[in-house]
Amino acid sequence: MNSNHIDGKAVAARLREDVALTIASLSVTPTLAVVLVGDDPASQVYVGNKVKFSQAVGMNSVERRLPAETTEADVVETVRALNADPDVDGILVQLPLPAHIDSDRVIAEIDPDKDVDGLTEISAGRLSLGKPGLRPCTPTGCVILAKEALGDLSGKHCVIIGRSILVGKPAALLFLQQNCTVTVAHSRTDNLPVVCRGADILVSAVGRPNMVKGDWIKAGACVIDVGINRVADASRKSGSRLVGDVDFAEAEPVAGAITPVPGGVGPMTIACLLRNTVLAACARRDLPVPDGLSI
Ligand SMILES: Nc1nc2c(c(=O)[nH]1)N[C@@H](CN(C=O)c1ccc(C(=O)N[C@@H](CCC(=O)O)C(=O)O)cc1)CN2
Repeated sequence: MNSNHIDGKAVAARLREDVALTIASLSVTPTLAVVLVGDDPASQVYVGNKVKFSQAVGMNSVERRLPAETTEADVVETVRALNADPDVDGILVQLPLPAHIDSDRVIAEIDPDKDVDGLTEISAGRLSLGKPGLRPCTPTGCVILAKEALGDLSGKHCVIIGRSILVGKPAALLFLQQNCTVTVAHSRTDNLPVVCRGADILVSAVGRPNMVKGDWIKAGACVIDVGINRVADASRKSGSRLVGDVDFAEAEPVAGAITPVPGGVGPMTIACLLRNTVLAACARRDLPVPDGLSI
């Protein structure tokens, strides 16, 4: 690994270790409940990893695997039952849900105090008001990786490309909380390369392979690539490979620090989910935020 690569796998492993140490020091064992509807292969892998890692750090895990044809009403009922279960600290519904189910409707049912994905309207409101609450995992991972590279982020100009509810918007608020000056750029932004060149921290969350070119990056900037895009690659046995939104070969020589894909932001998503589950378990019992888990 080059010296300017931010090793998301290693940072995630360290965070999981901190989560495990925290759990060992608590008088309760946090419980994470995972709801998976259908048989999407990628979702099966992600949910398998969530269960595996939650158990590895010493949590209890509860799995609700439902067939693809499950009705929206039955998924809602599953969430309500988990809300009502006092032993469950965190609930996540793996996305995407099958097309016949309205994911907003299902997410709205999650008890905000158990919303370890940070996706409910109440969680979003708490974040935008700067009130305590559970924050979305991937944007939290972006902040942790930027701090890993730069330390204090105060006063840095952070440009975020993408305004999605899952990543772009919460990332903007989280970097603002770190006292960054934040610009949110998107598909209608004029002179996007010029805007990006103003960034000390450039976060790309658009889902377009290799869109961000080397000459969009200020020399020495910290580049956080949230994109996980599968592209054809005839030289691979599988016929494909993963690339980010950032043209890594062009960006790497210019950036001061850069996350690779794979092995950058992706592994942080599950580590931050585990962190959120401990935070939820503590908040539900009026325990303070454990020392090792503050950002
Ligand atoms: N309820 C949720 N659903 C989904 C989320 C989420 O945060 N909550 N995010 C994604 C999927 N996801 C976790 O659920 C996730 C995606 C990617 C990774 C990851 O580690 N990626 C690796 C590459 C993996 C590969 O080889 O395919 C990497 O980037 O290094 C972890 C979790 C959508 N759904």
